[in-house]
Amino acid sequence: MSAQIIYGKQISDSIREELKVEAESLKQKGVTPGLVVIIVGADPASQVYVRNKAKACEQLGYYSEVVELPADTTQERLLGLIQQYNGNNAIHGILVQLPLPKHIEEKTIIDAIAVEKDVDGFHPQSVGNLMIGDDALLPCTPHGVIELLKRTGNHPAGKHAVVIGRSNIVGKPVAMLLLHENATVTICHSRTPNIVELARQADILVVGVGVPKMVKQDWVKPGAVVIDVGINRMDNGKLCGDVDYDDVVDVAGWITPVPGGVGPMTITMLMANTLKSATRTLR
Ligand SMILES: Nc1nc(=O)c2c([nH]1)NC[C@@H]1CN(c3ccc(C(=O)N[C@@H](CCC(=O)O)C(=O)O)cc3)C=[N+]21
Repeated sequence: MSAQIIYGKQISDSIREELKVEAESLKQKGVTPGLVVIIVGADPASQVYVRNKAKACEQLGYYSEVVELPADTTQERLLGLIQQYNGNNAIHGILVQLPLPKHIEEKTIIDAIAVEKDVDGFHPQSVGNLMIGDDALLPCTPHGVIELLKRTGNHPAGKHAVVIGRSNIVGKPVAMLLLHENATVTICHSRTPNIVELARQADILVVGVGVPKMVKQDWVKPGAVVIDVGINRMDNGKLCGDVDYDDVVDVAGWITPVPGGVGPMTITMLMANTLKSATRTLR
């Protein structure tokens, strides 16, 4: 028996169709969703992501701007630009591509983004809203994970979800969203002694650690849903996840591939947040 594959790309495409329709009706009301993506320095991987985000905007009929700044841009200059976009009514989402060059303090930059335009969901107030369960702009990758589960009929309610990894952008928020969906949640990390044993108890296993192919067959309960958030570039240039796909595919009930799993959902949830932010300006 082999796992059912969760085709994130397909699910992502169908969500984009929905968003396109909603964006169209918002435009009829006089508001065109607008996103600005700001990138500092010329990291080739980052440039690919930024281009994909701009492409998604174009596909959905959004307005978008891409600002490419040199690597030696000062923090003051970047802060000034964010202030400018905070006050720009054509822009409903501001994304500053991370990581930033070392001389710029990430926290200072994220804090400067207007909460209502924080489409990454990284601002401390967005994080607080998520924790409380208020209607927040949700962080894109964790939100994408929840959508993948729901849209494949794998509703988290009543399930034991085990999250491996505790980062601010994946592990912690995805655990909180799973909790809001009424899962029982266990968070494991590098200092968890019995990590394999805990992983094997999961009905839903979400992995985001940045260690290529860490999760093997013996980590997975037969029939479990395995969501791989890892995107690691190998020496041969190929992408691979934090889950050893070929090893786990025979035991899992469901599994996300890398690429084509969680990745495309991240950009789609960014589009959803931008639309949500734009819609809120009507009220
Ligand atoms: N402020 C900020 N927000 C981000 O959301 C953010 C960021 N900074 N910095 C970089 C990471 C990375 N990221 C990805 C988005 C989509 C794919 C994606 O679509 N991946 C495809 C493959 C793409 C390829 O072939 O390279 C897939 O997994 O199928 C990957 C990675 C967003 N990030």
